[in-house]
Amino acid sequence: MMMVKAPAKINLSLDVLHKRPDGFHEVEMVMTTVDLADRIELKETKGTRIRIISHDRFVPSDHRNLAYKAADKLQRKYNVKKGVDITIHKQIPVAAGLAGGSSDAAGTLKGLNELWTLNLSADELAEVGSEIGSDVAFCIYGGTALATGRGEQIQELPAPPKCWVVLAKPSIGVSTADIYQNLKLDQVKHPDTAKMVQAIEEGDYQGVCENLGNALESVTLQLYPEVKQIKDQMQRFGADAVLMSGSGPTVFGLVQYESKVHRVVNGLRGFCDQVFAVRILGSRAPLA
Ligand SMILES: C[C@](O)(CO)[C@H](O)COP(=O)(O)OP(=O)(O)OC[C@H]1O[C@@H](n2ccc(N)nc2=O)[C@H](O)[C@@H]1O
Ligand SMILES: Nc1ncnc2c1ncn2[C@@H]1O[C@H](COP(=O)(O)OP(=O)(O)OP(=O)(O)O)[C@@H](O)[C@H]1O
Repeated sequence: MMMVKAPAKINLSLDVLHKRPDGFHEVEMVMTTVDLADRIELKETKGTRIRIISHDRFVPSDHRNLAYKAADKLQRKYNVKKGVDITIHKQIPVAAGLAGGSSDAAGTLKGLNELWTLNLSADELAEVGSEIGSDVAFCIYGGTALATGRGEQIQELPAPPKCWVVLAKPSIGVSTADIYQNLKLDQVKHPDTAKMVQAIEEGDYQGVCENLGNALESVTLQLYPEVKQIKDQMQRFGADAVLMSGSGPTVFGLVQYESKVHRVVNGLRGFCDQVFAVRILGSRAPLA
């Protein structure tokens, strides 16, 4: 038996450059993991069956689950004659812009690499992962990174300056494909990725706050006005800077001083479904 932690991510910046012939968009994203995590339990079984066990009604327990896809890919690619029961203890809100499913897939790949003694490197696991979803490669490494391509090309960055992150998720789920489909490339407000990278490299908290930006935000805000309300509310209650993560609808606020965190959290309760106060994990964790 084996336990793996699968942390959520936020996008400190997300730029969309153009649409590619394969239908995906070329992106430039600065991503970082936070200490809100799903727990994944992997139990080896006789036979070759892969089974997903989850008590969250929004999480599919069949081949649509990204953790299932991860196990299936690994089993086929490396001709593994073993089965596994995958129990997902869900903490990360689903369809939230926090890469919950992608992180479960990455955690499953890392865990099975051990359980099935495959001895694959992180780069090899990331390559398998990138066939499952654009965020899976990043989730293999965790920490902080600049992600390019369709999100699967990862360059490690140093840990951002320490701070609190307040996450607020309204009671709607958002489909990433929908948001990309509604994006009008000629109207995109591009964040300055280079400045965000520089702020992180210099440990400049103010610079990180000033350069938060997400090209998908205005699309989601237009479709779901409640996201804008949460942004305004978070700002009003004293977050240093506020942005939507990924394709949304989760909004995050950066807060430098612990003394201010409770005020922001309390200001949001009642306004939205789920509120969390977490820390940025900063650097990469070991493989498994
Ligand atoms: C919004 C982000 O979460 C930011 O981290 C990611 O870009 C999305 O990552 P993801 O959920 O792993 O996305 P995927 O499962 O790979 O793709 C879902 C859908 O989003 C669109 N998509 C995704 C990534 C990308 N670079 N361009 C796209 O156009 C495609 O329509 C795709 O069919
Ligand atoms: N292990 C999983 N956990 C949650 N959702 C999953 C999982 N596997 C598949 N899904 C499906 O994927 C959809 C998107 O869920 P997920 O939580 O990964 O979105 P997300 O946080 O927006 O991801 P991203 O930020 O990578 O776009 C869900 O609606 C669900 O049907």
